[in-house]
Amino acid sequence: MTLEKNLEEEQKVQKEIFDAINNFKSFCLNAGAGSGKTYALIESIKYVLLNKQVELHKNNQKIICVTYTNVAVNEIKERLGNTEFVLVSTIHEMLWEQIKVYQNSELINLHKKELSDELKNIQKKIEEYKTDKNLSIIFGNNFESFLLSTKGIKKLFFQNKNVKACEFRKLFNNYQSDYAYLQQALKNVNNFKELVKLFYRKESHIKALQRINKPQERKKIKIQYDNNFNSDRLPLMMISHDTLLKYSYSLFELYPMFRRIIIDKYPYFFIDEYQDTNKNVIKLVEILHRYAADKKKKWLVGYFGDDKQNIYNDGVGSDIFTIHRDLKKINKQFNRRATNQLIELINKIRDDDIIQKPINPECINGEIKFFYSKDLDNDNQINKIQRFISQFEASIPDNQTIHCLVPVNRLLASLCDFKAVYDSIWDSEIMFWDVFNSQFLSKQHDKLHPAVFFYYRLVMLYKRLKSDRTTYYDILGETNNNVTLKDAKKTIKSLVDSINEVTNLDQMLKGLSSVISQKNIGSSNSAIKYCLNHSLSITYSDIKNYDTFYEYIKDTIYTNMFGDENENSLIKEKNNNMIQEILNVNLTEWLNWVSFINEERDDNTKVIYHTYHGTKGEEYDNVAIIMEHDFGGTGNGKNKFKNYFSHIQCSKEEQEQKLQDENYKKQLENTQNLIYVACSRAKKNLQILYLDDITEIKDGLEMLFGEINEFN
Ligand SMILES: Nc1ncnc2c1ncn2[C@@H]1O[C@H](COP(=O)(O)OP(=O)(O)OP(=O)(O)O)[C@@H](O)[C@H]1O
Repeated sequence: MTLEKNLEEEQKVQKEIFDAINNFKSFCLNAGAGSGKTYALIESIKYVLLNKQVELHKNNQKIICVTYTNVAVNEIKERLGNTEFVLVSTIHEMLWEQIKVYQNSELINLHKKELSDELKNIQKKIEEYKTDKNLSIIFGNNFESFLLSTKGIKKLFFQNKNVKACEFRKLFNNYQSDYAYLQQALKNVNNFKELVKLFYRKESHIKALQRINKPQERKKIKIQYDNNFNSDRLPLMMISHDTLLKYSYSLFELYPMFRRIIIDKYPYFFIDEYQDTNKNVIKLVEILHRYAADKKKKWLVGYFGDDKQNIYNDGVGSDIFTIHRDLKKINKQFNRRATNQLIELINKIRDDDIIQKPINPECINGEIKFFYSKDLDNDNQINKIQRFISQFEASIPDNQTIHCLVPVNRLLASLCDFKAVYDSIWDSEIMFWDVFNSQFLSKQHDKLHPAVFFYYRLVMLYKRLKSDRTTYYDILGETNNNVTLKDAKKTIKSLVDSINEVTNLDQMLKGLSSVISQKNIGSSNSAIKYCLNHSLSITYSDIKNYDTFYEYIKDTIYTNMFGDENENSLIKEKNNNMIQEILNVNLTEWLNWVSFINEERDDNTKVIYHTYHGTKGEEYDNVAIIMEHDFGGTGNGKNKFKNYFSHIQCSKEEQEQKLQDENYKKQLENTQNLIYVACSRAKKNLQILYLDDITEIKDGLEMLFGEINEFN
């Protein structure tokens, strides 16, 4: 096959897509890495713009293009150029744009149901305490007086939520003479606190529901989607990412009007990287498709992706074809990205009926090298990785960069100089290994653990306050002219001054706390209020229950990290010590971590480190991959790579037998996809360093990588 012939063949696939577009036939382009799916997506949009723009204009319609990250959104916008006929957006933003205007009935009704469901959960938990040997006394005759006393101590309660049991009991001294039963109820302080918290939560949910039920109040309510906060705050009428998907799905399912509006307004609906799209979204799109077919409307959805690149647990992967049937399947068989050697390798890894061919058969100047080293000492590993990278560097031109994929977060943290941040978060045990790389290291904020995201925002606030390139908007957000320039300037100056000398987050919070006191926040339009809201999603009224901003923040952090669960005082103390350790980490390390998340790097960086997941959709000339038996350390990460290479060296019969186990199969596919994504990022040179004893998996490794060499 010659390049010309291949280009012709490739054109035929693009034509197949154009034909589907012309006939409003929904399709799914499922093709291998580097086959040009994103390219085909852009071509498809350009095609519609070229041929259907007049019609779109006439009908006041647009094309929708949904992608996975904001980075991808910007890239596609850039590649498309300026056009008013395409809405490029992440799925969350797109859905929110569509549903947010339906505040008054549809959205608020769903929210009401969500609040009621949550209220039932809370009530159920309260009921469970009715049989508790100490707390049962509260229910019955004492109930009213108990509720009264909890209301009276709300502020004190939150201030003292984490103090030792004996201190906590003292809060009730004023009440105990009147209410003798409290002595009994306070025998187990932790259970008592848990119950009181449930009452507070119940109260806030009831109040929120009452507001919704009062017509006058209801008019003023606005449900908000806060993409800066990774968990719901229902009583505050705020929802987060997953609830947004849930609400959207319900709205589309319940109300034909939503389906009709989308279908009429956006006759072309394109989704990139479909494999990692949440199942609820695919279900929602399927409803649209069915509705359009029933009503004989001209509408289509085009999915672009690769089921073998599904690397997130909530992504639909190959299940798309069972959720969304009646899609025309289209394949692109040529690889546009990589050299022949690399294409051969990635074909072997994916091991399915998609066997890519190089678009240019003469593109053979690539190189794959595989090294192993069985030394397990951690420091040695860092040293070895650095030597391996230097050796790789020596083999490529001076002006080129190496992109190094690191599977172990601990190593990555050392290589990028934020090991202390990593260690302190790791020690707090707030997340498991298998989610650590997304919840601690993801560039997508919505994937970060809520507590980690809160730290991120604190550090970003520090960074912004310290930078002379920061604008007032960066710190205060949209103030609708409620803050005078003079006030903004004065406030920001005092905030900046308060953190001038600080070296860790603890000092920073204390500094800010000295400025953010009640007397400074008297007027309703105070700049500080805007700053708190914009930079940290904090509503000032929430702070009022606390003596200082510092105490409030520590409590927020505690809840974000360890939840409201009932814990004994020893655990509480341990948790508080963990938080203190995190707050004591030097800000330089925090800033390195933030730079990693934000992908900030200077132009002459020679080596850029990534997590495997973080390279999705990217391509680089030179890729270094660090591997070891584990991906992470415990749970599903344990022996993840070793199991995979052991599997592929087994006989076909043995493989089939092992794959009968659903969990084994799921894990194996996930590993296969991860290795596929990693290796397919390379355009020219790929070097792998395996940092473990490979004796037992040598055959599997050789099957994929050919010659393997010891690194020394
Ligand atoms: N028809 C084409 N003409 C010229 N360049 C192309 C064409 N198709 C793809 N490319 C180039 O090939 C490379 C791979 O394309 P693209 O990133 O679209 O692949 P992909 O299938 O989306 O990859 P992945 O699955 O890894 O995300 C890119 O550099 C792209 O610009």
